[in-house]
Amino acid sequence: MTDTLVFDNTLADGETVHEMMAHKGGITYNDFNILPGLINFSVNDVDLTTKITKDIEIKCPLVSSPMDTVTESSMATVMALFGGVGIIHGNFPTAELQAAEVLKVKRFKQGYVMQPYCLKPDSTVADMIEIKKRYGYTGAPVTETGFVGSKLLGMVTARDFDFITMNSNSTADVTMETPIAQIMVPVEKLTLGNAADAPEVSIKTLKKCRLGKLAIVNKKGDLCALLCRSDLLKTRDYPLASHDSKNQLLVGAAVNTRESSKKNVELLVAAGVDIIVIDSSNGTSTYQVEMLRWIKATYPKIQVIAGNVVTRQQAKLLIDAGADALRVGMGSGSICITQEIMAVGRAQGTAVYDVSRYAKQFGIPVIADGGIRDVGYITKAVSLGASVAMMGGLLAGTTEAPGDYIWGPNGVRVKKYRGMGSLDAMEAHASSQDRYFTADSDQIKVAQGVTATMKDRGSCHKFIPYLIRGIQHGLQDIGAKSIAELRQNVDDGLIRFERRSTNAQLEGGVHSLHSFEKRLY
Ligand SMILES: NC(=O)C1=CN([C@@H]2O[C@H](COP(=O)(O)OP(=O)(O)OC[C@H]3O[C@@H](n4cnc5c(N)ncnc54)[C@H](O)[C@@H]3O)[C@@H](O)[C@H]2O)C=CC1
Ligand SMILES: O=c1[nH]c(=O)c2[nH+]cn([C@@H]3O[C@H](COP(=O)(O)O)[C@@H](O)[C@H]3O)c2[nH]1
Ligand SMILES: [K+]
Repeated sequence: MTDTLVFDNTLADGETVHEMMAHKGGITYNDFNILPGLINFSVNDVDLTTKITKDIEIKCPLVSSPMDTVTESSMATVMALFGGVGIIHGNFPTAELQAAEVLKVKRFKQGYVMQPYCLKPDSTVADMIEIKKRYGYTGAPVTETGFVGSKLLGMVTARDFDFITMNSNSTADVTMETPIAQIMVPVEKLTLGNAADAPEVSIKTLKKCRLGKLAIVNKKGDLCALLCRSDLLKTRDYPLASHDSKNQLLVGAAVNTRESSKKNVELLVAAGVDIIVIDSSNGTSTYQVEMLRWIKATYPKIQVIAGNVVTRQQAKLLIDAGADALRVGMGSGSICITQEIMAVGRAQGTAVYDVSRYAKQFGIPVIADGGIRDVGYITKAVSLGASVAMMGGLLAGTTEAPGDYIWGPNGVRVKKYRGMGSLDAMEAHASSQDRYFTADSDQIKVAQGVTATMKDRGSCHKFIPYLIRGIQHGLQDIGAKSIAELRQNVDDGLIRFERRSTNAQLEGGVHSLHSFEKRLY
């Protein structure tokens, strides 16, 4: 491509971001367009490296929200594999369970299943068939308790039961009711992997012995993990993956501002968490500032994202108190009713712009949280100064989001998605109730979110690469080769913006069609 082409800047249409934001009244992502730039590089060359906190750089500007229908270990793992970060939610029955999710991400090794579905000796063939039907696994380890972490007794694989018909009147020796203990291959006859060995050693054993699955046990004979041939065959490289200094995946977790959260922080740090998010709709409270100062004083190496904030005054308070990043957004989320119920909040475009501009002077990155409806919204958030975008709803219908799919109306497969301030989420666990219904509160609940469903979006293994590619195309259209360049040129007024009227918004969407299908990736 020729790089001698240049734009004549005396003809620049639209306005600078600063001019656009100087108009009175808050603006949202939907209120503006970015004007096209000059394409003189390939989409492959667009570099999305950015910062999520002061000290942590990642390769793509994507973060999953700490919500109990969005981020547990599966989501956090896939986010990190593709160069983003997942923030494990804080709505678990106990602090130990939250820390266990962090540990699963930290222990992730390609091909290894750290939490395999297990059976007990008295589970039946029908139970195994159910696992196969539900999750597609053709075999399972048998342990004393039926969970990983207890003594391995054997393995059952499809070969042990595949001749059984679904008819329990079968005259065969083995029926649906036969206990697994009778048909499993007992542990004495199994080739096992050793938990103390490096992954390469176990992979070699699996290949050499031509096994479908290799159970990994510790010195005591307890099951620690399962190495699966099919996963290894699928193994691909993740060149953008977010890693810590020990080459483990990066992961974050959220805590609230109650005294009891200090125990969560302690356990999360012990599990290896890299980032703590202090989760609140209004981050400027004495509770948050105290929590922030305590975490930074007790664990200086842990990066803390404080928030949420939407104004510069709020930003200053938390930056002064030691925040390593700010989470921006109040009421902009898809499930949020904060602006309606509390009458408080701010249009997200303006909030991101104002806070980012202020925080930039101190090298503090901004996480644009809420209202990311599609990939273009991520590009807009970053153009307004955010370093990364945090998504709840956009990721909620994916395979990696917690919860099972259900069939919604009209035969559409959906997953539940709910606000963390919804009654549903508040009532989920004693720990979350403690947040709302303490002795000093009046026991009257005021929900700030709704419960919803999200359409099946398939696996993040397909969806995240689509988002990354979409952002790269966006930056290419804007004429910026990297996020760094985008932000510099926006700041310098070289990248131009234009507000759009309600009619322009309609024109910019799909219109005038009899019907249409929206297939995106
Ligand atoms: N970003 C957004 O627009 C919004 C997000 N949310 C989400 O919903 C969830 C709940 O948010 P919030 O209601 O803001 O939670 P919160 O935990 O900050 O506040 C809940 C209530 O507890 C009080 N509180 C907090 N710490 C306390 C302490 N140490 N001692 C005494 N009282 C204390 C607060 O003042 C408030 O009345 C979070 O996950 C949040 O991210 C909720 C609303 C809006
Ligand atoms: O007003 C609210 N009530 C709630 O119950 C609630 N739960 C989550 N959040 C916030 O919404 C963000 C996710 O928004 P999206 O679905 O638009 O990505 C999240 O990242 C949160 O900031 C809430 N806001
Ligand atoms: K909203």
